[in-house]
Amino acid sequence: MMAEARQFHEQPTELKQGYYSRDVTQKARFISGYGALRRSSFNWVDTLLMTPAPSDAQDHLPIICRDSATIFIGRIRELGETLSQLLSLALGLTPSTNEFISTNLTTANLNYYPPCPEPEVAIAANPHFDTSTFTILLQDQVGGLQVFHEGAADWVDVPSLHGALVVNIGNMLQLLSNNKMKSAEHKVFANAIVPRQSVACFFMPPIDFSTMSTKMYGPIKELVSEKYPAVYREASLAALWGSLYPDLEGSLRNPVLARLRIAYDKEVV
Ligand SMILES: O=C(O)CCC(=O)C(=O)O
Ligand SMILES: [Fe+2]
Repeated sequence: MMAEARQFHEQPTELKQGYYSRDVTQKARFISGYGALRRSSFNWVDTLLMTPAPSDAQDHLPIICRDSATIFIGRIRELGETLSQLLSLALGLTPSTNEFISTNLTTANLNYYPPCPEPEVAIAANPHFDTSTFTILLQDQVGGLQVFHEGAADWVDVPSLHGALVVNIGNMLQLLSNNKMKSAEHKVFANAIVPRQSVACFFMPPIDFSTMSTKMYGPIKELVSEKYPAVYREASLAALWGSLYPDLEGSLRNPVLARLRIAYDKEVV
C-alpha cells in the first residue's frame, strides 16, 4: 500500500492535478495542506482522500494505487468491524442496541509529508482530535507522530513499529460513550530530510447523506443513568466537524467537545 501511495504522490503534478478538488462528494480527491481553510497555519502534507463506500468507489481511484488500495481498504474494514464489536463489549453494550457494530469506514487518507525546508517554522499536522468514532492509522518508519498524554500533561512520541497499526479514539466515540472513552489529541512534526507517509482510515456511524444535516448524535442511552448523567448534548455532524465554530484555535483543549458539554455554559461564566 505504502509503495503504491508513494508512486501516486511522487508523480509529476500534471498527473495528480486531475484529482485536485474541494468537492466532498468526489470519491477520490487530492488536496494539499488540508485544514488550511480553517486554520491560520497550513499542514505540510499532500493527501489523496478516498471515500471507500459505496463499493463502486474503487473505480474512481487512481489506477496507480487502485488494486492495493482496494485490498487494503477491505482488510481495514474487517479489522474495523472487529474493533467496533470489541469496543461495544468493553462498554457493556448489547449488540442489538449499540451504535458501533454498524460503524463503517468513511474515508481513507493517503498522506504524504514532503521534506520541509524549514521544519522549525512548519508543522506536518497541527494538534487535533479526529472527528471519527476511531481511526486506524498505518505509519511508515520515519516517525514524527506525537500524542498528548493526559497523565504526563505532555506530548509523547508514538513509535513507528514495522507492521503495527495505531488506533486513535475520536470525538464521536467520546460523545457516544458519554465520556467513557477519551479522544486522543495528536500532531505530526515535519522533517527536512525524508518524506513521511501514513494512511489514516476514519470510522464513523453510518452516514445517510439525505438526513446528514438533521441527524443528531449524543451519548448512547444505555450509558446514561442517574449515576452517570449525560455529559454532552446531542450534536449534528456539522457541529462535530467543527464547522459551526469559527474560533477553533482558542484556549479550550478540545474545542468541539468542550462546546457540546452540558456544563459548558456554566463553565465559561
Ligand atoms: O500522519 C499521521 O501519522 C497522522 C495523520 C492524522 O492525524 C490524520 O490524518 O488525522
Ligand atoms: Fe488525526
